Amino acid sequence: MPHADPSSSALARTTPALHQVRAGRRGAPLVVLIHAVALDLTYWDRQIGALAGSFDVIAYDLAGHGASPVPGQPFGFDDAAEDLARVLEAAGAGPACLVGLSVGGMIAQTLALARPDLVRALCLMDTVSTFAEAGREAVRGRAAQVRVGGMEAIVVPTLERWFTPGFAARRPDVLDRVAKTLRAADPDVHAAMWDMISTLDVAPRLTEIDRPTLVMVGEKDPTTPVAASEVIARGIPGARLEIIPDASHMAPLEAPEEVNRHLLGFLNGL
Ligand SMILES: O=C(O)CCC(=O)CC(=O)O
Repeated sequence: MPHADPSSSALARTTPALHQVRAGRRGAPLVVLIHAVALDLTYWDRQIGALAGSFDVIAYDLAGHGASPVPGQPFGFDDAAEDLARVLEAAGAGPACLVGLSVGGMIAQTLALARPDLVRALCLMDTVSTFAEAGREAVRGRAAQVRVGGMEAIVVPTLERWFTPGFAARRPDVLDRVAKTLRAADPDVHAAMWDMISTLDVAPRLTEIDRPTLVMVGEKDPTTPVAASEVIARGIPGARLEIIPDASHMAPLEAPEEVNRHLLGFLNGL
């Protein structure tokens, strides 16, 4: 996405009326939570609970997820960033701290580059800024897998990537909930999200992001690994990296206390 004139609406097509919840204190700094692929805003419940005492908190469903309408296709990062811009503008609370998990973090980076006027700070969790060609191929393969086999084809491998075996054994209820959400997801939307993810390449522009940034990653995340977070933390001037011990891709679900501790420390220090 190029640098945009903030008044321009030519960035992309937008999805009307994304579903959102708003909690916390109006007038306090705005924090916007952006969920991972196939999930929805309810997966931020532990973070909303931790943040609502001190912040104005919005969590929204990405287009085609949760209770938000299905977007037109093709749907790219420009579209997702424009959707987020609309959420922020409608909130009328000034620049926000964007907290994005995985694809949510990719969208947050995209918006920070396109509309820095809307962004106060970034917290990027279990995410990446680019892919090597093999990674891009794997991502395109996930889109193809869903198109052929539907959501059922990806449930087990997704759970295996997203959670450590120890957490899976301790909290089968959480995996069951995620499995139900995956099964209920729209396969066309899911495939389109992977197509979108396969195009991500903001790494060459990370140095342009001049907002306070916290990068967090599960120590055992196999898919958006620590090395990818190190690239982001090295690229964004002044960014801080926190590695969440014994957590995988879904660090905010596996280790909510640890994630919230870092998140609150970061936000309270802004
Ligand atoms: O599922 C994975 O392996 C990675 C997920 C990803 O990149 C997108 C997301 O979780 O939002």
